[in-house]
Amino acid sequence: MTIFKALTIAGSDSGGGAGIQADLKTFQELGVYGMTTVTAITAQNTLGVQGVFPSSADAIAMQLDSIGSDLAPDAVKTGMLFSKEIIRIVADKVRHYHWRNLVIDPVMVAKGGSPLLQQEAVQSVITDLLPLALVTTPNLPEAEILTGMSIRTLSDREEAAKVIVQMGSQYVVMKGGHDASTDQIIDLLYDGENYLYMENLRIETRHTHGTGCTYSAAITAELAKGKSVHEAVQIAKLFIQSAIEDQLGMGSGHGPTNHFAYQRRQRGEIHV
Ligand SMILES: Nc1ncnc2c1ncn2[C@@H]1O[C@H](COP(=O)(O)OP(=O)(O)O)[C@@H](O)[C@H]1O
Ligand SMILES: Cc1ncc(COP(=O)(O)OP(=O)(O)O)c(N)n1
Repeated sequence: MTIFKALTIAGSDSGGGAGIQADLKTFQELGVYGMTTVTAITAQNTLGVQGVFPSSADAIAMQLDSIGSDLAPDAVKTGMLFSKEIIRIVADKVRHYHWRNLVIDPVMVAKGGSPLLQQEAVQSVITDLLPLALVTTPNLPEAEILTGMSIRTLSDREEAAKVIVQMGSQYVVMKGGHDASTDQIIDLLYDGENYLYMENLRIETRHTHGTGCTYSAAITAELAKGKSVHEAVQIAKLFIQSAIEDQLGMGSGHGPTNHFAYQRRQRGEIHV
């Protein structure tokens, strides 16, 4: 039996809904062996982020070397990277170990508004990381910051996706969850030539903590198994929809999504 391996380079979320914890749960549920490089420890729960403690440059470089020298990942994703220095180390190691199937989730701000990427590091995401990316998965505010565009219409989204591909990412998945003007959520997948729109009805819930991390982790897991980007994104979409719909209802703020839900759905235990 072949077990494929995926690496997440991201921050730890003590509450377990986002970051490294969401990524590992997603990898496991999709049958992929998960590995980690912790870029920061956050003290976090459903009410917000109470503290951010970045890892040292040495700690990050050594984790990446330990993996790179022994456990070649089939796919890699990045989440919270926090600083220019961390981005530079990650980009250097991705190039050094020739890691392919790189998914960049350009995490910038947590739902409660806490910054997870320093403002001065945005340019490093563009210059150091995007040229290495197979897929980049910005939400709408992140796409606006990366491109410097104001994104209001669907044609703005197409234009912004084009700019991100010009920056070097081969594919862009622009997530539409932040468009509060409609109950229809529209994600856009752009491969440099064609646009694929994926639409679904907004699920009414406050328990959406970690949606972006979980979605990009599911894409990464499917890429690790050898799926095409289009196939990986379609499966990831089902994974995140199930995880949002089959609510756990934890905590008194924005609770985590349900990482068990996709497999429960596959087994016919729930119908979401
Ligand atoms: N309330 C919701 N109902 C259904 N799908 C959602 C909901 N919120 C987010 N999603 C989906 O979850 C994924 C992540 O979305 P988004 O909230 O835009 O990104 P992020 O979590 O990075 O801010 C996207 O596929 C989006 O369509
Ligand atoms: C450690 C850590 N990484 C990333 C995030 C952001 O996660 P995201 O999936 O964008 O979900 P929200 O936090 O916006 O709900 C995080 N909070 N913590």
